[in-house]
Amino acid sequence: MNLHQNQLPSLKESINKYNLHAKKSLGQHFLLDPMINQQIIALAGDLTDKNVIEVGPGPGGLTRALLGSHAQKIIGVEVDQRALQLLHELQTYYPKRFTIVEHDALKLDLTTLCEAPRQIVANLPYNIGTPLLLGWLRQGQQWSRLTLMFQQEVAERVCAAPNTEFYGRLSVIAQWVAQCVIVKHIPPGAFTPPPKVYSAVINIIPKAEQPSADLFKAMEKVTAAAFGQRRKMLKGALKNIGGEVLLSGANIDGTRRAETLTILEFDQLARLYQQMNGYESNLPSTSNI
Ligand SMILES: C[S@@+](CC[C@H](N)C(=O)[O-])C[C@H]1O[C@@H](n2cnc3c(N)ncnc32)[C@H](O)[C@@H]1O
Repeated sequence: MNLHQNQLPSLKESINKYNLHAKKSLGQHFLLDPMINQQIIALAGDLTDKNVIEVGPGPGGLTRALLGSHAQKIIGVEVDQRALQLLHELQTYYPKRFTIVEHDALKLDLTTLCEAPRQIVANLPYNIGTPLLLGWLRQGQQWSRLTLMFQQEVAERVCAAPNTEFYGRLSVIAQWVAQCVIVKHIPPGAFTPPPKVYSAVINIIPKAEQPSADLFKAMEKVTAAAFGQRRKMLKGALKNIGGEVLLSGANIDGTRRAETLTILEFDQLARLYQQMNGYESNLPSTSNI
């Protein structure tokens, strides 16, 4: 800590100064408890020499915990003008390590913001958590790890096993390309204002072998068809995308339903779909996925 940092206003003082009350339209539920923010940073693993992007730093509670870690650089991406003013003030205390980017995270390729090794640590805006995650999953090993807070139901969907209530498209795609583990549950009362539901932090670590962009698209197509009509048998649900050939090629009984298929079975269907549609097959073996 340098001399200047001794004069850093407290989180509460900063929030009052910039009159930063939470806006629903921006999915804002602030996490202001320094202990919980420290615990989340600890769950992100060893940040030494890593570049960390925080999506939606807001008032900066999690950001302050990140600034106290050994991360090399911290880059905050935020859209809220009031929060941006507050963050620019915080930045004056950490001019070398902390950068603020004013941008919609959905419209920005975050990998362009810093060199690898890079991680994302974020308490995500509730309304856009899923599309943000899907975009980062497509980027595979560009990321060493994602430590993300979602509404608990979304976190459960990401990590669900076959034949369970929450197993669906997001579970298949996420667990196909990454190891996904819920590492912490956080009650509504920890947030300002409290959301209606529990939240959960997930650690997502991309696997060493990643599908090509074409295979990823094939998986999106197959899972959309299969889970689009999840009550239907697969032979019906996959009819419009050549289900009969796919199912016999993968040796899967067409009377089964999507929620019973393992990730490996979906992987086989996606590869067959990719081959049937003439994509090039420069792919890792299925055994590692
Ligand atoms: C759930 S709040 C978390 C705030 C803060 N990190 C915390 O934990 O207290 C989500 C944050 O994401 C920001 N946000 C909302 N939409 C965004 C977008 N499209 N791109 C970047 N940030 C966004 C909000 O302004 C808000 O600061």
